[in-house]
Amino acid sequence: MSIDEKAALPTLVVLISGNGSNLQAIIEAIRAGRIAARVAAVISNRVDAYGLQRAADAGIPTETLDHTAFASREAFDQALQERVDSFHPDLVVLAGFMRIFTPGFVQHFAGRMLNIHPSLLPLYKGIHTHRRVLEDGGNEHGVSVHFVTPELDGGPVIMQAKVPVLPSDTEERLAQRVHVQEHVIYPRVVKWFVEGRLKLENGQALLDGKILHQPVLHLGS
Ligand SMILES: Nc1nc2c(c(=O)[nH]1)N[C@@H](CN(C=O)c1ccc(C(=O)N[C@@H](CCC(=O)O)C(=O)O)cc1)CN2
Ligand SMILES: NCC(=O)N[C@@H]1O[C@H](COP(=O)([O-])[O-])[C@@H](O)[C@H]1O
Repeated sequence: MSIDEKAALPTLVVLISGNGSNLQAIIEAIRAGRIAARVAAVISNRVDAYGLQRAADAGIPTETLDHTAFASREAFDQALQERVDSFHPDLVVLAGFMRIFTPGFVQHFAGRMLNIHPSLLPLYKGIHTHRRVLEDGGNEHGVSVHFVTPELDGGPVIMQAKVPVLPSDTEERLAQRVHVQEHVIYPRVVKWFVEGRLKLENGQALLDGKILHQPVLHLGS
């Protein structure tokens, strides 16, 4: 692909805070030709995020914006918004980004910001979802991909995948089982968006012009 052809592709900016396995899944889906897009930058709020190394290994520009260096959540969000805007993204992909955004940031990227959340929303919004499911003795868990709205983890859910909770599960084993499903469904939803099939309209997710009254449920391994 020529430089001009690559530059004409839909542009993603990926925000991370940690390991970056979902970032890696998207990088590999692009490399395999399953997603016709380019990752213009990976931005982390944590300097020790291994996802930064994954991006660098893939030749993707990286930036770090330490939220603790800002006097307020609003100030951090404004600085992050300016950095993200500098890459002119068609889509902002949250891939384990662990900061709650202020309404102004969310509104600025309304309809072009996705998040992956490790639960079957609306169950278990927030953090430590695997631990909470285990503490509750749940027998089913999973992952949701949704549009980001001001309400934390409250945006329209696009796709979900379920996993069983086993009696022998630890937080780590359950998280690993969820990760496997994450790495399948997130690239698929990103692909839908960059192909123009997925939109947010009037607070609802539309796929191929039809309102998703229920999330698409991914079945299979
Ligand atoms: N306004 C919104 N902001 C964010 C959303 C959203 O839907 N609306 N999704 C989250 C992602 N997320 C879960 O999927 C999430 C991220 C962070 C937190 C949280 O409690 N963060 C704390 C710090 C926690 C930590 O540093 O470990 C905080 O920001 O004070 C909950 C859920 C991204 N943002
Ligand atoms: N509330 C947001 C949240 O908890 N997101 C979760 O963070 C992990 C990031 O893993 P990764 O860094 O390996 O992609 C993923 O499991 C993702 O669902």
